[in-house]
Amino acid sequence: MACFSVVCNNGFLISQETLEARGGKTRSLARYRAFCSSFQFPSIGFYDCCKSQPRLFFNDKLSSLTNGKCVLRDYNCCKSQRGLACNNGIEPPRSGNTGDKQTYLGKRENGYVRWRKRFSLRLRPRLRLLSTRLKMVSIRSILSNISTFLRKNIRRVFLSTSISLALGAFCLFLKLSALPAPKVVPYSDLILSLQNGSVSRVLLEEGSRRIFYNMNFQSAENTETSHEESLAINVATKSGSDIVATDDVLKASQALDVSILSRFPRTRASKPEWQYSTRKIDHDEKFLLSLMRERGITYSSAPQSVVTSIRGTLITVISLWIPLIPLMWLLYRQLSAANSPARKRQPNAQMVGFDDVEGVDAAKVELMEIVSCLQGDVNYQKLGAKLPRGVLLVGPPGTGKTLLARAVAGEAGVPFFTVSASEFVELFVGRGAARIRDLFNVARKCAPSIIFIDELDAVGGKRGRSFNDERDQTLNQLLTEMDGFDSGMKVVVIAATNRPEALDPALCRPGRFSRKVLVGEPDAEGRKKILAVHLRGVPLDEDTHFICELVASLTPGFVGADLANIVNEAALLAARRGNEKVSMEDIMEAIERAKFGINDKQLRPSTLGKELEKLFPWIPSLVGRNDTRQNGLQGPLGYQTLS
Ligand SMILES: Nc1ncnc2c1ncn2[C@@H]1O[C@H](COP(=O)(O)OP(=O)(O)OP(=O)(O)O)[C@@H](O)[C@H]1O
Repeated sequence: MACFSVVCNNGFLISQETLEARGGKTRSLARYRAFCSSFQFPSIGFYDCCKSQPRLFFNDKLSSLTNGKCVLRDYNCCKSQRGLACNNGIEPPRSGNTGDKQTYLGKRENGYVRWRKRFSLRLRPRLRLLSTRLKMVSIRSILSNISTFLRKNIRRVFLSTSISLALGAFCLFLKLSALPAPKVVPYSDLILSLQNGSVSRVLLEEGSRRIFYNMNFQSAENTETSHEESLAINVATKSGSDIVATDDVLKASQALDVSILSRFPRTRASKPEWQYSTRKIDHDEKFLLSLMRERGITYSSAPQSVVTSIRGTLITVISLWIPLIPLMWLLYRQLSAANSPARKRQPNAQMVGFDDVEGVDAAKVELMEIVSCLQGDVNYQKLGAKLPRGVLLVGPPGTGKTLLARAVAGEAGVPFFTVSASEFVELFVGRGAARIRDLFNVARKCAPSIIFIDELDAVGGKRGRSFNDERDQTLNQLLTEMDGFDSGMKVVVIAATNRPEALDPALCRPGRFSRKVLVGEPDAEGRKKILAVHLRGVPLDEDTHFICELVASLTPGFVGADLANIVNEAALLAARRGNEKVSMEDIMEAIERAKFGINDKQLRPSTLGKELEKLFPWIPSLVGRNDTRQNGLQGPLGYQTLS
């Protein structure tokens, strides 16, 4: 008897197993494989440590043993031949319940060592795992992934790269064009400095309120001191003293607010052309000019430098565009969605055929004729006939109009473009018309082809009834496109609507939707056939024919969608009860639900029961049998609703 352990290559013990024979080992390995794959260890290897050559049992996808993620190891063997196992690159299992030597030693370890073992970061196995993963990564696959991504998203990549480049260039320009800025000071400082006569030059910028000025002193050290001095002088002057003594100056400078002083530059790493700048006060120009003239200060005016004005313009433009970007994005999405051509359905993708549509035989015949014409089976041109340009399927909801159109596409084997008319209703005037144009252009290119417009009344309503100009334009475009086919063009437009009376008369005139096909409610025979279609893949307790007949007789006025829903509901109820097959009880309950809703319990026994009683004489006995139930929730057949 040998004991085997499964050890992942990160050193964790997954499980261990006692195996009796080689056959048992194989079974166990299969289990391990499932176990490992559930832990996302896709491959498992088997080492027989007693042999010099490790033996690999599977995995099919495992190319080499060294890439194996998990190793099944002969535990007993490892215990006795630890050295050999380690030479083979196999780590001993970490678990304590294996009873191996390590665990035994572990019991004798002091608390600190045990604590360290438990809370250690297990760096070694992690690093090993990382290196294994890195080995699996190949540069070629990364490059091919990148190239595939680039090929698929070339437009997006180009757009984002150009935006990033533009932003980068803009930032670089800002950086390069940034001049050493002058110190911004209050206007009063300028006046004080002018009164002291410490200002050497003044520049008034044209077209703005900015004033630049330089002080008399040149050296960096002097700048601060002189300014403090000048301010101190002013303070002293303000206090009424005419003699400016050094002591006064010092006192005054101490009295000066530190914050005022801190406004002035302490260092002059990069010397700006103008030391100070301030903003002009309105209606004070006269005073300023007279002061400067009085003190004999050089002053001039100059326009803004070109770089500064470009910089300013760029900053303004970008800051204006930033809030507009989301709006532009929305607009772009709208326009691009509007430009996308209708979904083109390949004939093979249509799994619906005329066999799947029942109970609407007249409509089927009409449409089958068109399919034959499109396929060229009927030579209608020989007699000078033209292919109808449009077929309008009219009928109550759920009678199978859409299904019929899909069947036409499936049978005709020509490109099929399906679109819902509401997709043409656009926010922007003219977009709906453009979409119609695109759709018909694509269909013409793929001729012979079929266009199916579902819920035509969404755009085909009578014109001039509302102020919706966009909808009228869309309809006009549809009318024009339908006129625009030349007689030889094999493009057929099939449309479906529940409200033919709401359509614009121009749409229904001959030459457009000249053929109107009524897809009405199916009769009992039709319902039976529809049920047979939907019960095709459903396992039933009873005979299908019998069920179809029974359900068809119980569901007058039901359309195809209702019948499909009954079958589906019955299957769901059977699944809820845990049954393997759908029973008559499930079907009856599904009919009840369809007729009266899930919570309408009072109506059921009186109405449906009576109907059943009339149709099938043996049913009352069932009702009687189940009437013994006290809860009052039973159906006519005695089944209980699950609601
Ligand atoms: N004649 C039919 N034969 C088989 N199944 C049908 C039939 N009529 C309807 N069904 C079932 O009902 C579902 C809905 O039908 P469909 O969408 O074609 O109805 P519709 O007439 O286009 O309804 P609406 O006018 O509301 O769009 C179909 O997917 C199909 O499962």
